[in-house]
Amino acid sequence: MDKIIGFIGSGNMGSAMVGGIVKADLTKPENVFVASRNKNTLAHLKEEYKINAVKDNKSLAGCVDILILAVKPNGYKEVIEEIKNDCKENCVIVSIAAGISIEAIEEMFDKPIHLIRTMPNTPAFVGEAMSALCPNSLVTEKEIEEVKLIFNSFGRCEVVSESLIDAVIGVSGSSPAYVYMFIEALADAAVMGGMKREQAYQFAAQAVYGSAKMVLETGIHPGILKDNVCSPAGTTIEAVRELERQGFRSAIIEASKACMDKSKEMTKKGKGDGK
Ligand SMILES: NC(=O)C1=CN([C@@H]2O[C@H](COP(=O)(O)OP(=O)(O)OC[C@H]3O[C@@H](n4cnc5c(N)ncnc54)[C@H](O)[C@@H]3O)[C@@H](O)[C@H]2O)C=CC1
Ligand SMILES: O=C(O)[C@@H]1CCC=N1
Repeated sequence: MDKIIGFIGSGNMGSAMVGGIVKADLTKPENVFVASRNKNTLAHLKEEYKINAVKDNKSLAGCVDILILAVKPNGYKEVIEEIKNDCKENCVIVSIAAGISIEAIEEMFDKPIHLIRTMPNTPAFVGEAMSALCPNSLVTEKEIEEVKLIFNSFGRCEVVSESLIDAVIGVSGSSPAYVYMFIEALADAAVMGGMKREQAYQFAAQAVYGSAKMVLETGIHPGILKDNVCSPAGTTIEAVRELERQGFRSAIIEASKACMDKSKEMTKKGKGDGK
């Protein structure tokens, strides 16, 4: 890809996406520009991936074709105010923020912009993100394809309606956190059973990875895959019974609902301020 890609912000998500893009060889590292308040993570990205570290947001905005805003939602207003008159003509703006609508970002720019609201997740770092893309009405098919190339370089992506974005945050944007908790808990139990901790993480994570791959590659309903593990009068059905008794599925549904509700609440406030 020959477009110049820029990031403002080099935190969890910015770093994961930059790492994902460079590791996937989507473009030459010299086509990737990053500006950030955090000079340590910025220096690390430059050192590790040979991308261009830019001193300030305004200079970065002036030289990139696709600009990814990777700052916290409550930093959007300030950053956009700073760069809105410096962006290249026909630059595509990509938001990755939770809780800020397309309309709110358009208002912050206060002029017509080509904007794609997205929701990636941190597994971008290892090329396994799941991302949703919501383009505004000015974005062309060609621009969507270009941004899809970027998001596909570090995982999978789908274009969805903005009305689905809260659901996306619950199911894939935030869910890696709950999956890590699940892995941690599985490993704790294995440690209880006498396994060394590092080995326990390996067993737990590979079990989750393999199970996810089964769902994706076989297309078989997760309930049937679960049933296939449960031998009559065996060990697994005992675990399933206990999980049901403890409200496991309900806990996940309620957690994801809390996540969606928070996203809606942030969006209503309109400025990405979660407080
Ligand atoms: N962490 C996650 O798993 C996910 C986060 N997101 C979204 O990604 C965005 C970033 O989140 P994180 O990476 O977790 O946050 P973070 O706090 O780790 O990173 C934010 C980065 O922006 C920089 N920054 C802050 N203000 C700046 C400014 N005015 N100019 C230049 N750089 C500035 C910080 O120094 C830092 O490098 C948020 O909008 C969040 O909603 C989306 C999906 C997943
Ligand atoms: O916790 C958050 O607000 C961000 C958005 C999705 C994942 N992390």
